[in-house]
Amino acid sequence: MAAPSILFTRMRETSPLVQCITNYVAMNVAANVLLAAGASPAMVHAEEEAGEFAAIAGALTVNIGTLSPTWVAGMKTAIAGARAAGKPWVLDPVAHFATTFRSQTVAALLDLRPAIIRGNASEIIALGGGQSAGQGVDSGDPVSDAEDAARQLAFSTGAVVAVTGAVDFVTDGERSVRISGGSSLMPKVTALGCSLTALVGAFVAVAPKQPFEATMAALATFAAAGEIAERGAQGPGSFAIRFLDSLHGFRSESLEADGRIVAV
Ligand SMILES: Nc1ncnc2c1ncn2[C@@H]1O[C@H](COP(=O)(O)OP(=O)(O)OP(=O)(O)O)[C@@H](O)[C@H]1O
Ligand SMILES: Cc1ncsc1CCO
Ligand SMILES: [Mg+2]
Repeated sequence: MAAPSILFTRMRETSPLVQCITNYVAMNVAANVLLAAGASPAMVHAEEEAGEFAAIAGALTVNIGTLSPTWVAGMKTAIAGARAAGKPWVLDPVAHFATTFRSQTVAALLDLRPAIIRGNASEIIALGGGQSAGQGVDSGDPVSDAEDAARQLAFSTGAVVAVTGAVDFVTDGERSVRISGGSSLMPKVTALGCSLTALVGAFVAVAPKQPFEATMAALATFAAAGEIAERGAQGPGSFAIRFLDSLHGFRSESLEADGRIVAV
């Protein structure tokens, strides 16, 4: 099993090209997060080019945050391109339970076999058919309530499933870990979850046969960088700036802090 620090170093040294189809809120945030971490983001979503681009990118990430029919067409074309080229793709089902358009879109995207699904607890509970307390893009549920749904979703889809929150949970249906760290200021900064999904893409681009390890490494990177950023932050604004700086100056050794990743 590749250690998170080894994957981080590989990601930074190779600077993988990651195609991110993400929402209008997250596009700038996620691109800056990937650059600070050492990856190379490209926000490419038009149907006319998304499939062609997916073949040259190391991985594709698809986030439904600000959905429209033309974006759905671009997503499907990009996924087809990624699959044809043997590249992994990551799904972020933002608030998929909120409207019929979103839930139908996510059902169609799930049929296209994402390698990894990353969502907050409310999103993962609802994907498993459960009743979540989420209202919109923010979670209303603790991660612990989503762990069974995550395992079932991993079984039924074959994807690695990541649930994020105060303590993150990652499962491939058989192996599961909890990852602790981060900051309570993280959910007060918009699009950090969307940006994490993009970073998962960067890690799986350098470890396409190890989606479980790649997901763990990306989440552990956010957990460690979030802790560093919180020191001295006065609120969400200064935290957001410190978080980018802390990703930029990040040293992979801090990923192996005692107790950060615990198998369950
Ligand atoms: N209370 C918390 N304490 C520590 N870290 C947290 C907390 N809540 C969220 N995080 C971290 O914030 C990051 C984003 O996760 P979150 O679950 O907030 O995503 P999200 O709801 O999809 O976000 P968004 O939709 O705004 O992009 C993850 O790294 C997660 O571990
Ligand atoms: C606020 C918001 N609205 C749609 S997507 C998004 C970014 C966080 O998911
Ligand atoms: Mg989200």
